[in-house]
Amino acid sequence: MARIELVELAHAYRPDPQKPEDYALRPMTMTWQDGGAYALLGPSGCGKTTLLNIISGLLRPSHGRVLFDGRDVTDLPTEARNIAQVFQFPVIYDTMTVHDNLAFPLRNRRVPEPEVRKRVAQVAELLELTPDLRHRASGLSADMKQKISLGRGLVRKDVAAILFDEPLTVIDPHLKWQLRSKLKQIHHELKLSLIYVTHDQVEALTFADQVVLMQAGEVVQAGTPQELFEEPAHTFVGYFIGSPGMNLLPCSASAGGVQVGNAVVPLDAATLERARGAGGLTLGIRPEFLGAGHVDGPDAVPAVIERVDDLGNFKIATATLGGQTLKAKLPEDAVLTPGPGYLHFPPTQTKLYADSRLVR
Ligand SMILES: Nc1ncnc2c1ncn2[C@@H]1O[C@H](COP(=O)(O)OP(=O)(O)OP(=O)(O)O)[C@@H](O)[C@H]1O
Repeated sequence: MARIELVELAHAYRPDPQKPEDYALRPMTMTWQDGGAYALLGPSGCGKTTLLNIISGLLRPSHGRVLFDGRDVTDLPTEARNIAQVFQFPVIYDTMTVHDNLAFPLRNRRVPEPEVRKRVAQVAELLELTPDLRHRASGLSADMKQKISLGRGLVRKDVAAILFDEPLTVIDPHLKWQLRSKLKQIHHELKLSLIYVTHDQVEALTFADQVVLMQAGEVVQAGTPQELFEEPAHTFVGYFIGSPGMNLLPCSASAGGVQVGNAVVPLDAATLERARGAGGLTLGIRPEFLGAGHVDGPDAVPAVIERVDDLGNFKIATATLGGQTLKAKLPEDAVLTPGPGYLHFPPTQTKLYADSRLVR
């Protein structure tokens, strides 16, 4: 496995890029640590596949370098990079048995047969494929075939990294959860470097130790799932991660806080000082951290509770403050009725953004 570095990397599909929007990938410098389980997350068209193809060598970047363990591989083709890849749809040989499909990447590299048998048995066990090893792949379901594809990706020990491009798309929803947890377990047991592309935040957050969130060709934040949830570095992270996403309210600086319409939300003096003179201010608070009730307090702002929806094990309150709508996620036993009330903004979880970036 290898440490992968991207140095001033950028890519434009068009030959004469002029503006930032002409780039499918805007300039980025970042390191993917050896042995890490990464999810590359973002909406359709944000550049995930472009980045993955540059790492695998299917695409040559128009700017910058790609290093594996310090070695420049920018000009090397995929075959010379020692990368395993698992795609959306199964890539297996129907006429071979499950065992021989799993053994193929090893036999192809002339790994001694006793080692092949050992490794295939290990990977088959981890993926619960052992009872099917002798079966021909042709008769198996799409789920099983994709499991074999995953196994073929995982079987080699000598790869720099394993790249997954939305590998669970064809998998039955019931099995998805199980396979994601399996992949996480396999990552810990085999100490592999994994990069997993997905547009599904649940998939990313349950699989990865580190999530790399992209938007419009840029990495907006890379961090643990907890960091992305608790400390969104960009309003897009707040919006994209979480359900419902972060409450984001245009605001302006005011004495002791920020002004949202005719209301003032208290904010600490140090944050306000750091934002002094900055434009495009936005107040951000996750529904999970926003309190709603009928009791005043130092972090409370008068608001109107518009409605309360009981969603079984939690409630969602919809409120208006200074002409804007906010959502608060409350415990199932919260007592709240529509009408005048208060919204509570706990200081450590109330964030301020200037031009979409977190004011730290
Ligand atoms: N071969 C190509 N030629 C020109 N433009 C391309 C090419 N491939 C991708 N693009 C453009 O580059 C941008 C990034 O595309 P990319 O496929 O990397 O995004 P993605 O995040 O992987 O999206 P998806 O999840 O839909 O696959 C998009 O605007 C896309 O239209």
